[in-house]
Amino acid sequence: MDFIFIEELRVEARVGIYPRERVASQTVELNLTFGVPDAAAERDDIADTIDYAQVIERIREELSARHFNLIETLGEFVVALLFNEFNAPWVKLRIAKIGVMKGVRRVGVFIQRGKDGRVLESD
Ligand SMILES: Nc1nc2c(c(=O)[nH]1)N=C([C@H](O)[C@@H](O)CO)CN2
Repeated sequence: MDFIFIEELRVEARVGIYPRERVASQTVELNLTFGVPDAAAERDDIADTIDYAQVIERIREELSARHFNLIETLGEFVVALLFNEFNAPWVKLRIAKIGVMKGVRRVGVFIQRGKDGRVLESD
């Protein structure tokens, strides 16, 4: 399996348990890695792989349209999008709020999972 990575993707999202976080969006930062078939490189054809431009567009579109109480729920939503819409076999996602708490640069969630439920180590 090959892996596509997207680093430091900034997306506007409404996420949080406080009323102000329900009405106003905030910037969240995503670091995303997902598996793609090795075969994609053989034919050099975008049709054989997952188009990362489309992934970014769909994440922005979906996150602009809903509110999540928890960063965990937002993370699970993005992972499900990769599995269900793009058929990614494996996903690693780190998603963070930036500067929401005094003395903390980033706080967030990390999810790593195979579509079949298996955890596969990467790096
Ligand atoms: N486990 C979590 N704890 C907290 C979350 C969260 O999403 N998951 N969210 C908040 C607030 O929204 C906070 O980020 C606002 O500053 C607090 N704890």
